[in-house]
Amino acid sequence: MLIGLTGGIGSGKSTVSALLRARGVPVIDADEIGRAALTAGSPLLPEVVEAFGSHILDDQGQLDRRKLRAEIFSSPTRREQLNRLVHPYIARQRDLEIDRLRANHSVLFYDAALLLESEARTLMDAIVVVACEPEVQIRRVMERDGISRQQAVDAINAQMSLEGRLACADYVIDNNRDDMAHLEKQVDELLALLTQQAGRHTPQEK
Ligand SMILES: CC(C)(COP(=O)(O)OP(=O)(O)OC[C@H]1O[C@@H](n2cnc3c(N)ncnc32)[C@H](O)[C@@H]1O)[C@@H](O)C(=O)NCCC(=O)NCCS
Ligand SMILES: Nc1ncnc2c1ncn2[C@@H]1O[C@H](COP(=O)(O)OP(=O)(O)OP(=O)(O)O)[C@@H](O)[C@H]1O
Repeated sequence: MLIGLTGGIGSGKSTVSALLRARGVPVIDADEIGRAALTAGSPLLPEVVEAFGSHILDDQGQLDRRKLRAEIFSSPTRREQLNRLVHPYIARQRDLEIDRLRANHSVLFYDAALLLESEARTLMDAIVVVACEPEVQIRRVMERDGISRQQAVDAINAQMSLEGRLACADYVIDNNRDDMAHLEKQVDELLALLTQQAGRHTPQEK
């Protein structure tokens, strides 16, 4: 089973992914693939620099991720421009990783904030939404990334609403509380259900 894991920025997808991985369940991460796509030396970086300008590079020629992030969250046109350049690469890598992992795992996850807005949605056997109220997202993203409230709000507004996501969910993980034990319990319950559905046991942590 290929399970889509999604949720708004700062909702806790990576935190849930870490809990899944600690339980031996593989997670393909769209953000990780996106980061690899724009490292110095990658063929995509020059295309992004051509589209956005060399001011998005730092003194060492690396992508200044904070700068590019500020640009795409304050301009839908800029965001679509970046998506057009990077999303085909993410999709190709995702499909390669799915093929590689499927051979040995009965349950695997694909973690992507934009899952429900993309074609990837049709590949998933089920959708898990990490649900978090916007105020909690804003607080967590401001703390994690050291950005202003307005930047956090802009990022949330660039994505599907919580209501929109919940309407697509087969399973919801509530991550409004700052309570890791509560989150772990939900992850364990989800895995028990999926393992049962897959008809086989997931690999145990080594
Ligand atoms: C703009 C970039 C350089 C900012 O990098 P940064 O290290 O600050 O953030 P990171 O990549 O960890 O993303 C953090 C979160 O921002 C949100 N986000 C990122 N890109 C987008 C986007 N194009 N549209 C909406 N939300 C986005 C997601 O919730 C994501 O989980 C980077 O996010 C990027 O290259 N984005 C384009 C690729 C993409 O769409 N990635 C998300 C795949 S789901
Ligand atoms: N249950 C929780 N209790 C306390 N802190 C949490 C909890 N869940 C997440 N956090 C914290 O909130 C922040 C956002 O979580 P995380 O990075 O997992 O979100 P995300 O959905 O992966 O974000 P993004 O869309 O930006 O990739 C992190 O600093 C994380 O440590």
